[in-house]
Amino acid sequence: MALTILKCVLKNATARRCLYRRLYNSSHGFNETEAKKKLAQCSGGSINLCKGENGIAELCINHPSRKNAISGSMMLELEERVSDLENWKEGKGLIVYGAEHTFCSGGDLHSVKALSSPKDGLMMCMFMQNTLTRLQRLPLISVALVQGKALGGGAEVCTACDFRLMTEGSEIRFVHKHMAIVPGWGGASRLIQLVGSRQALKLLSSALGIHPEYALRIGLTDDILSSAADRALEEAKTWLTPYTKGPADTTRAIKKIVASGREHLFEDTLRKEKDIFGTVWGSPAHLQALSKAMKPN
Ligand SMILES: CCCC(=O)SCCNC(=O)CCNC(=O)[C@H](O)C(C)(C)COP(=O)(O)OP(=O)(O)OC[C@H]1O[C@@H](n2cnc3c(N)ncnc32)[C@H](O)[C@@H]1OP(=O)(O)O
Repeated sequence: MALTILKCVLKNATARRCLYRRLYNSSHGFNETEAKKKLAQCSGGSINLCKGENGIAELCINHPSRKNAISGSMMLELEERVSDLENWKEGKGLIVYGAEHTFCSGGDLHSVKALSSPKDGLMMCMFMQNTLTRLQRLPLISVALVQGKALGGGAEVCTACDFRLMTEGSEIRFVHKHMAIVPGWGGASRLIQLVGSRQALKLLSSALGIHPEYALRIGLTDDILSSAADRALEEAKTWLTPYTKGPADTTRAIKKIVASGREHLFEDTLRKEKDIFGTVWGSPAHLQALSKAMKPN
């Protein structure tokens, strides 16, 4: 009995480690402590998290005086909020949005300037890829609510969510080319997965503004929201509801399978699907649903 419990604990710990493992660590020349020290020197703005009792969390990119540009200290806060969400067992959904009805103008140009050496740039790139990959792997169904503009790094952040919802008049734009750079927070790889390599090449090489109708056509947005600016967050929550309805364990297991499928080879995915299936099959929620389904009419 004790051995079975130990095996179960180890299995869950391994599954958690795989899900939340860092893409870059010291073996890739990444020193997280040094990175954090450096990023902390570029301050301004905040990343605010509000976890709802309904299992839906709201993550706000908050730096309105700079159109929600992401400073070094906000990169640190984003990592802390993602850690918090990784440990939130009741969570089912996440909405990422920008303060004052605009998503994010990208990296804070003041921070970008302070980190403009190749060494610092790579350090920031690895830090943000680690964080956004962990955000994408969260066992929560995530939505980026794009109001106003999502530019540069802001466009990259919205690709790390499972879904994107754009409000009328909003715009996603990979402006990197204008800064003579390419995406480095994982946005190019994710864009290719989302829209295919041909469209990604067009969008990155033209730095074209992507308006909601175009985004819908190429599959970059999942819907266009029509409510007034101050009602959009509510509309996004309503949009998310059908996908997060029901027990948290079930929603989380579904998201884990999809997250794993995005990243692993198909055979690995099948094995992973089997492992995750084993965590929900026979659970109290499953048995309750089963007995409900079998009740005679
Ligand atoms: C590191 C990853 C790659 C990157 O993300 S590099 C950064 C890419 N982003 C950009 O180049 C966006 C630059 N900003 C803009 O194009 C425009 O400001 C934007 C967002 C279209 C808004 O235009 P407007 O509505 O006309 O407002 P505005 O220009 O007067 O801006 C208001 C204040 O916000 C500031 N701001 C906007 N984006 C910023 C940024 N990314 N970093 C730092 N500060 C930024 C802007 O300088 C202005 O400040 P101030 O009021 O003049 O003191």
